[in-house]
Amino acid sequence: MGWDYALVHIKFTIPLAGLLTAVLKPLLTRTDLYKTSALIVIAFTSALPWDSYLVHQRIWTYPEDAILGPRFLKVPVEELFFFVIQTYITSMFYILLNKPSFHPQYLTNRADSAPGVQFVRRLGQSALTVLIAYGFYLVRKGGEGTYLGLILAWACPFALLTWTFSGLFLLRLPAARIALPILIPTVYLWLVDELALGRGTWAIESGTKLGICIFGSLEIEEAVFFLATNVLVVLGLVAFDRGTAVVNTFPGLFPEVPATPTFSLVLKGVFTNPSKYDIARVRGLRDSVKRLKSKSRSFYLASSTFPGRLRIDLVLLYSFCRVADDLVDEARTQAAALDWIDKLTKYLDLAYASDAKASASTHSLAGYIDKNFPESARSALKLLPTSLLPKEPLYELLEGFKMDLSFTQGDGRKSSPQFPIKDEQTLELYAHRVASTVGELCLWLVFHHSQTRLAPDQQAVLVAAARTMGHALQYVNIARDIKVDAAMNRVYLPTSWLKEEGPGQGPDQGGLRLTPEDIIRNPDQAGAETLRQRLLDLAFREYGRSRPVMGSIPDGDGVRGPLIVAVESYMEIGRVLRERAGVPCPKNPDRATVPRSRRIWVAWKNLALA
Ligand SMILES: CC(C)=CCC/C(C)=C/CC/C(C)=C/CC/C(C)=C/[C@@H]1[C@@H](COP(=O)(O)OP(=O)(O)O)[C@]1(C)CC/C=C(\C)CC/C=C(\C)CCC=C(C)C
Repeated sequence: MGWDYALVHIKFTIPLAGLLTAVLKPLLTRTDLYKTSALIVIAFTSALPWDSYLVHQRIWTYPEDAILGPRFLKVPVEELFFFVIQTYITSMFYILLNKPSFHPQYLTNRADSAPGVQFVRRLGQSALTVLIAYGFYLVRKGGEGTYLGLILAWACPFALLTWTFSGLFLLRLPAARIALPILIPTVYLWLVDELALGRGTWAIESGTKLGICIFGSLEIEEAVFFLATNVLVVLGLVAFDRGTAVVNTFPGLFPEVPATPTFSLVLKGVFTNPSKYDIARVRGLRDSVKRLKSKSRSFYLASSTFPGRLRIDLVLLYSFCRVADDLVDEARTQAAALDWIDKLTKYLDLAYASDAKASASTHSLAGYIDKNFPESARSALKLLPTSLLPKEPLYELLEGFKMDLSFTQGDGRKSSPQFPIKDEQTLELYAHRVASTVGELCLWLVFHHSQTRLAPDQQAVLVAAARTMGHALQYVNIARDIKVDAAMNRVYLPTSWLKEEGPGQGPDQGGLRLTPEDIIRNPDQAGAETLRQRLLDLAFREYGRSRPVMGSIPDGDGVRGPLIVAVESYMEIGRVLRERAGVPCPKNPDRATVPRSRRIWVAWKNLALA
């Protein structure tokens, strides 16, 4: 009996697994734990007979004085533990690096894939087939190539199977998110192996190996073994993610999906014929997530913490809100902007036509969208999950956009600007329309996807808190954008506050009062900063009223933490603005931003505390 092999775990594998667990714990979803457990079971059951065969054949040996003693099918317990811990470590690296991935956008089929990509998939299949054949050839031949042959003949069929099913999907994923979780643990295990073999913890018998060392005493077979097993783990995880993405993305194929899909459901997803995929929906999701990523870093990061279908629907809701806001905002004339609002209203009328007319209206809705909206906006309108959302907040959101139009009188942006935000009540009404509505809509999606059914009065309390939180976020938004808005002749600071602030710089005010025109002329002046801080105080007051209620969001479905992250990531912009107190951000002088590392910290911390 000896401790050498156990010490390899105590010194090298367990601490790394512990560190990864500590970093990832707040980010791990039930699905993450489920897929890691599934992979461990699969890795264990597939590696055990193979490893046992190697030990029986004395290709691998373990000196008795290097191991604790207990064995199963001749395999020492330390080795059995290796199957588990290696799979766990590689899975954790994969999950960590793939947290931001929005997998539905990578679903694809032959019709949707470029010929070059299909060629690479076939090339991979051919290469793996050749490696399998070569592996069997080496095993049959015996002698020095035996161990390498056994590795290839064992690992490559699994790789071929997963590559065949998931190759096109995998080729769409960002390469680093696949390569790094393979390479980092592989190189780490190579170093561990170098130490272990150097100490004689385990040995490969000399007649069955090529005798080539990659570096030090790391044999080529050991290097290939760790690389191949990590490739298998990552391919397995990719297959799982693809299966999960299929069941979450296509309600038409999978009408009811639990928040954590069962293993059999994921398998159904994996084996669903890709020709059945609704590729138009996938393309719409690609557009939506691209829009979210480019327009809101806070919500993009927050979205990655939401589970399954809820994440998809939130991304779609964001996309709709952004498209609608941009159509109105970017219209060249007020008449054109009003026209967009009319069209969006008609769109909602059609989308919410009564059930009796539903099938006819679905058809006419798509036709209406195609006829009236630009190509770039269509998928956002077609994919909005209206069946899960009440219509009132959506109509009210359009009323909010109308308020934006009252900054311009008449036709053309050149006419003198108007300032509709006269006082704090109007500001609140505006925030209510453009942001409380959004908070409420987010919450209805949460209610829909939640397994926990809330009583109507509990829902009402949460909806009220979401509306209040909408005020807070909108005030932060306005406080951040004073300069950007001024460049568009818009001042959302209440005119009554400006009056209180004085002295202004405008000649017509005689230097006594601050006016919206003064802010447009010089949004960097001290008075604007004072009012920014006043608005932030109001934002944090509303936040303070709403935030404690978030503790009562049921956490059974893993949505409380993500909702808090969404809110806190945005409020962090307000905290940055408070800290900077008017000193412009060096990276973006017009618009304060939260540095990436700080955003990640906010997300991590709030998930840990939720
Ligand atoms: C995680 C995730 C993907 C969330 C999506 C949230 C979502 C649907 C946001 C819509 C954003 C949008 C474009 C709305 C149009 C009107 C508008 C501009 C509103 C302002 C948002 C700012 O977005 P952004 O910074 O991208 O816009 P600009 O660059 O300024 O053009 C708002 C500030 C409103 C945001 C309000 C919310 C997200 C509501 C917050 C409340 C909750 C999440 C509910 C919390 C629950 C409880 C119980 C308190």
